[in-house]
Amino acid sequence: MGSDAESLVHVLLVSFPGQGHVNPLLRLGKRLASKGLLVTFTTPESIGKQMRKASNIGDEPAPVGDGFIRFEFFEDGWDEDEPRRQDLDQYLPQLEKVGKVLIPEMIRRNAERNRPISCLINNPFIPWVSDVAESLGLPSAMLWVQSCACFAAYYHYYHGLVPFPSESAMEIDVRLPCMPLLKHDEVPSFLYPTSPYPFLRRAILGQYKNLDKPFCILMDTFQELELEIIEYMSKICPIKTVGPLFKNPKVPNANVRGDFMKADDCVGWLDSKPAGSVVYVSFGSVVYLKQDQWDEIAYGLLNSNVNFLWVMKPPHKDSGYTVLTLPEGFLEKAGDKGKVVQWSPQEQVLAHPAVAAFVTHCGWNSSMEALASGMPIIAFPQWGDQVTDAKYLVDVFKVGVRMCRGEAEDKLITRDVVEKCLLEATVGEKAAEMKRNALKWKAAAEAAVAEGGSSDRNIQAFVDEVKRRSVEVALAKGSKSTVVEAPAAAREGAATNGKVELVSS
Ligand SMILES: O=c1c(-c2ccc(O)cc2)coc2cc(O[C@@H]3O[C@H](CO)[C@@H](O)[C@H](O)[C@H]3O)cc(O)c12
Ligand SMILES: O=c1ccn([C@@H]2O[C@H](COP(=O)(O)OP(=O)(O)O)[C@@H](O)[C@H]2O)c(=O)[nH]1
Repeated sequence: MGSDAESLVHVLLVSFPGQGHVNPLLRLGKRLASKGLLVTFTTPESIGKQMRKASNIGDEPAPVGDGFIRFEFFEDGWDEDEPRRQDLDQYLPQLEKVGKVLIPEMIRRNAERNRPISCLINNPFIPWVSDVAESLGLPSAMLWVQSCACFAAYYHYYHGLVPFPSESAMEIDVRLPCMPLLKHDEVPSFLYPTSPYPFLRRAILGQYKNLDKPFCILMDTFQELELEIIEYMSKICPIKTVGPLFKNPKVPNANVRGDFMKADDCVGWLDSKPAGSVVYVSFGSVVYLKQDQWDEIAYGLLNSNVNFLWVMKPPHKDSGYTVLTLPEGFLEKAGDKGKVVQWSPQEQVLAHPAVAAFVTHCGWNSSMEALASGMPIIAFPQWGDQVTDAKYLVDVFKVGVRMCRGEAEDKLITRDVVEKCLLEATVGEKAAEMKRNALKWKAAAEAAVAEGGSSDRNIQAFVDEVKRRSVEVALAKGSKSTVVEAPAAAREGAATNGKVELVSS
């Protein structure tokens, strides 16, 4: 590694191996690197292998702005085709067991190679990363990858601060401070007593046990988007909003990507379509619909006569989902009006002028990407935070129409409803109003990440704090020699190039 990278303050990002977790943490990594840090990104090798195959991740640190980003993966201790990986109740304890050994080893190895790590950052589902940091005397931070509203909902549930739906009172509405009233089915659905995913409830709430350990909770949202709840929760937790992370004004660095699958080429096809004529349909990386629902969406698309780009990702072989099929003759009937792909370059698709609206499951990444791209949405939430995100997108941010209320409703959304929603979001006054609102959020998002904007200031403050703490860490460890950038005040008086060499005996 070049000596340039070695002289930088080094942070280690540890990600849970899910697409919706890797994307925001990697984007944060790029942002931190662009501000002059050396960033190492790690996640289990099973996903590392897919990432290397899908994107061009090299062995050398990639320069990003003033810093660098590099990758190191770790073995999760299971065979390549171990089916237990699909069961989080088994996989999360396994990750914790091996991670608590391998992450400290990775940290030691890096110190030996003259790039000591000064801070660990994790995302939800792997809260033990802050225990590792604590045991090594290192500071840690956490990147929350959902909305602040959901963070607040889980927080109030975990601490029993307000009543939530329970077996004895299933259909109660939930009133949380600084938030609109949430109907029972607008609360993050893992919290329903009847949720079929209790393991995801345990996974997400696991972070709250350890919430006092990270010195900072970074969030992929922005102040102006969730103003009141961010202000409220900031009084309780050390929150810093840094989103939308995928908008990096200074360093696009498109070649460092974390896709698990290579995106199919669809931009050429979009280029051939008139402006505002295509509906983009994608349910993210983990949601799978039932075959009868898939058929209704297919006919809704055909009947509405819109152009469409539809993502149909193959399910994981051990997931228990059967491969969805399209109705007979569907592709022929659609002709050049429709394109079906396995995985899309979503950021590019949402930024494309041909795209008019986005049928989405309302995962938080997709929601933020849509908002920041000025893209109206058609909400098709299924579970978890998606149902809460849909409520906000439709009723609070006013950029979307609602196509369903979530999986718990157990209702087939018919082709007529699909068609009606597609048209509502693409033609007429309602569509125009949603587009105007979406463009307002796009501008607000751009302002938040632009130099001096709320998220940019928070990122800068975080980087400064990491640098400050790295000096303390180096002193406490009595390390050989650590070069750090001096805080601005010290820099002014120092006749150096902004670097101070700390040598402790
Ligand atoms: O990858 C997973 C796995 C998983 C299981 C086995 C395994 O070996 C590896 C991974 C399980 O649940 C998930 C749930 C998720 O919810 C998604 O999480 C996002 C970020 O929290 C939200 O924004 C979205 O709305 C929500 O759909 C996202 C995910 O990426 C996953
Ligand atoms: O065809 C696709 C579908 C999704 N994504 C990306 O995958 C992530 C999905 O995250 P989200 O929180 O929306 O949903 P999850 O997959 O976690 O349910 C987002 O960053 C999308 O841009 C993509 O690049 N191509």
